[in-house]
Amino acid sequence: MAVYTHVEPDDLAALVAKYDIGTVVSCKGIAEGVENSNFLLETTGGRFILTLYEKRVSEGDLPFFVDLLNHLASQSCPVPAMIRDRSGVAIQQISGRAACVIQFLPGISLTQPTPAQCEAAGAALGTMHRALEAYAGARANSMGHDHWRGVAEATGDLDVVLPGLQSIVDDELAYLDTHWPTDLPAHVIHADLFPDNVLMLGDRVTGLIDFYFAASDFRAYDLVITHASWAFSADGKHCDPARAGALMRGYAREITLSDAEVAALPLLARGASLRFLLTRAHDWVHTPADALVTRKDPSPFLARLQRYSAADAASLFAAR
Ligand SMILES: Nc1ncnc2c1ncn2[C@@H]1O[C@H](COP(=O)(O)OP(=O)(O)O)[C@@H](O)[C@H]1O
Ligand SMILES: N[C@@H](CCOP(=O)(O)O)C(=O)O
Repeated sequence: MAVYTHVEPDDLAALVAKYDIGTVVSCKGIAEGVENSNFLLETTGGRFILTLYEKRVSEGDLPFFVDLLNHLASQSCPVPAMIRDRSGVAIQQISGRAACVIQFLPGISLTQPTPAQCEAAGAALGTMHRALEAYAGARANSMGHDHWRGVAEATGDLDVVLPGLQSIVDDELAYLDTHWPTDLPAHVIHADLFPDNVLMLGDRVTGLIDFYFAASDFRAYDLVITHASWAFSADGKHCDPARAGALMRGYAREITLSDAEVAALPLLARGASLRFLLTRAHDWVHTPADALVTRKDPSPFLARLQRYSAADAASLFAAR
């Protein structure tokens, strides 16, 4: 469960009183998620998400996220609105944290998506990318390629997490430093479109959520993050050709990748695997013992890194 910070009932009542959403009926911590503290807030006016922003979300970035979600909603992307209070303020303070009241969207996040659901997710990603091509906002990617070495160093001895991991990461960082592309099509991307950040009803995408890693980066990097998180077995050892092919087919309905992007996909996917391997390893070591959060296992992203490094990795990105 991701609840790092607790909310006192009086503070919550005072916060809700700023809005035209009625009065508090209940407020329960949400089991999913790892980054922020999330609560399902029921009021006499309906159901909302209350998010308190924790370590990896800087308060200074919140206006960017509010603007980004407004932009995507205006382009008919299924994203939740950050609700404004009676004074027009969306970013609040509670329990010593910046916080937002967010529109609740219907749908369920999947753990075992089918090929049809992967196709829908790929198409939703492509639609979102089209909506972002001309978006004027920008944010440096604080979890981008330039920052991975820093995450590795902040973790400490990686061999404590998985035996042998330190030298694998050192070699991979050196390889990616030499080969990382510089001139692929870029705009603001989601950068964390895992299945738990997509709400679906059947084969229909009803919500794209959790934009707190959204930043300016290569659109093909966003695609490989989605590929890595939707198309593999839970242990990360097997890429399912049906799911991967469907995801790529859905995306290709909306976006035609350049030859340079297609050629870069395996390398970008190695980077994406390393990024999540490192942040999971960091959290494995540094998550406070009293946090109500389930730490995520780093090892499935080491397995993905190895799969994407194989000589035939380009075949994993064929649209089928
Ligand atoms: N707008 C929303 N509508 C419905 N459920 C949501 C919404 N935002 C978050 N949730 C629920 O809360 C969970 C955690 O939210 P998320 O933003 O992914 O947290 P974190 O940033 O901590 O990873 C999601 O998996 C989903 O179940
Ligand atoms: N998706 C990342 C961690 C970020 O968690 P999220 O719940 O905000 O998506 C991972 O799985 O490592």
